[in-house]
Amino acid sequence: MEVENGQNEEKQDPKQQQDIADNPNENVIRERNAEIVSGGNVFYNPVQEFNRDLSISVLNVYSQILAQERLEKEAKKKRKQQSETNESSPEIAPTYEAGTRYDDGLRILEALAATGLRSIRYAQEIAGVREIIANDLSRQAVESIQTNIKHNKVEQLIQPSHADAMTLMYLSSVPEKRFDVVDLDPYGCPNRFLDGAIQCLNDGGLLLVTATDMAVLAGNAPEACYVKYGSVPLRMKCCHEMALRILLHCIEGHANRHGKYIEPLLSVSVDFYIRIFLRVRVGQAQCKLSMSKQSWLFQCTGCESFALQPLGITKPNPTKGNPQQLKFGIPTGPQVNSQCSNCGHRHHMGGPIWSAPLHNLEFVAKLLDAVKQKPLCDLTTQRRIVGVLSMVQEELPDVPLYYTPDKLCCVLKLEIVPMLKFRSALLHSGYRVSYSHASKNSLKTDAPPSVLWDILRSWSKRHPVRPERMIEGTPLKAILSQPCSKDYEFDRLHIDANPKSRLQALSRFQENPTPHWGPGTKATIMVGENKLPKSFRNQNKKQRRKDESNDGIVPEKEEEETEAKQVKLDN
Ligand SMILES: C[S@@+](CC[C@H](N)C(=O)[O-])C[C@H]1O[C@@H](n2cnc3c(N)ncnc32)[C@H](O)[C@@H]1O
Ligand SMILES: [Zn+2]
Repeated sequence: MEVENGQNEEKQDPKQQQDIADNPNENVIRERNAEIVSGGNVFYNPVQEFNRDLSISVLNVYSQILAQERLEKEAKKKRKQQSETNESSPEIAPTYEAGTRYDDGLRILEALAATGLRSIRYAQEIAGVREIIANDLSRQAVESIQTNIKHNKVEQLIQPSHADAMTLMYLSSVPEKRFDVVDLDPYGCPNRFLDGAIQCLNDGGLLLVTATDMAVLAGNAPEACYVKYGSVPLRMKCCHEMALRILLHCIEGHANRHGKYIEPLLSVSVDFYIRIFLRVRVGQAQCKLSMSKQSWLFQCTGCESFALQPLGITKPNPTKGNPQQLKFGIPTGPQVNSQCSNCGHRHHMGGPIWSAPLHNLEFVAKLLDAVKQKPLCDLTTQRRIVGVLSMVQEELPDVPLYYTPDKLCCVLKLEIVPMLKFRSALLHSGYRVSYSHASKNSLKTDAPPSVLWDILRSWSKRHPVRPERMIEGTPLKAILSQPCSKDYEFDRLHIDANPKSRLQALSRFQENPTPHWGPGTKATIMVGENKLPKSFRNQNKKQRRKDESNDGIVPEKEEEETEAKQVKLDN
């Protein structure tokens, strides 16, 4: 491992330096106060500004929480040492300023830093930082990081590092070298970095992970997903939420191997990627609960109804010494019959997936509050952050995955039930509903699939299916041949049918912002509003391939990325 100190200007391509000097406004990427002047062929994706803005918001809130927790721990320790009579006053966490170094601040590792833009923005915009290590395996990237650190005058906070991320993280797993925060933002799949990241985090440390290999996570290649993430995905309309749950399952497995467990703070599916923010904690006892946080997934091959079956269950088993004591067991199953009770078809089985909550709602509330105030309210993508977090807050926390009315109606060849009517029918019948932030058309509900089909049978009375569609052996025939139990109320709008985020028309979903929008092929050559010339574009592509092959990494296939966009657009 080589952690380089100081600047290394000589290694910068002299022609590039000349270009920048001749034309200071050319090839400069600006994001908030950060300026990237590297001029190198290093990865930059402007579409990820939302990702960086959201991460900065999360890290600011996390920094406050950690400071408060440390203070309380100290105070508790002191109180123990002091006599009862000598009560100490309650302590308030210090106020930090962004851009200043604090000895008790966060130690952050950006393991795959490319131009260093993210680290520079972290240095400029996160209050309470001790040190940021901006690491990359590509020499060219590190040279670019060094130039950009100097240009942005953040040398006091960022240390460039030229190393393989895995080696760096393993060497940082000794207590005195551990980090409070590790950010993994790789091309494609993050799996190879997870084990090292888990080991080099302090107890309660924050892990930020991006995955862009959505085609694999969304079920296009189950065999590849199993190899990478240890989980079998199914092709479902809720593929984006399933992707989050597969990645969480994978990270929890890595954590458990080291006597640790995860606590997801926020898990979002955005554009063409997913991003997860979670705390990693130490605790053998808590690890025993992991089995009951994962589930197998059954999906009917006919009507696509799904059911989850937890790998484990817990029951209270209070003892004298521990009233909270639990007993662990294995549930009986399977949750579904060999043939679907709705349409008679057989099932696919997938998973395991993470079936515990995706977010910590207390944290999300703090975050939402913070992004509405200075300085975070000035972030370029603040409106979208508020929109996404508001939807996240409204999601049913205990209902994994979702249906979409268009798919359900498509199975029965019915006119699509408008969302508000569908939601009203469910709510009037006593079920809970919500959207998922991951899809505009999502219908998350605690109603069993049999009720959803019953609602559609009721709907089919007013919008009958053409008789020639009633073909023997189809899910349509099987479902519509059953009697409808009651008339559902579609037309009386339920007061909760239209959630706040929708009523307030918050910016919840992004339209394609650029012509070549995606995980980092053509979009990477956008500089500000302008596209770079073709020569730069080709050079950039070649360099990416070279960097990836130099790193001994099997490059994510271009097709996978294109498919990922397709998956997003299809939904
Ligand atoms: C998607 S880019 C990172 C983008 C950056 N985080 C940002 O926000 O702009 C991925 C980077 O990972 C680097 N990389 C790939 N494999 C690596 C490894 N094993 N160790 C360190 N860096 C690696 C590549 O050189 C590339 O610069
Ligand atoms: Zn079925």
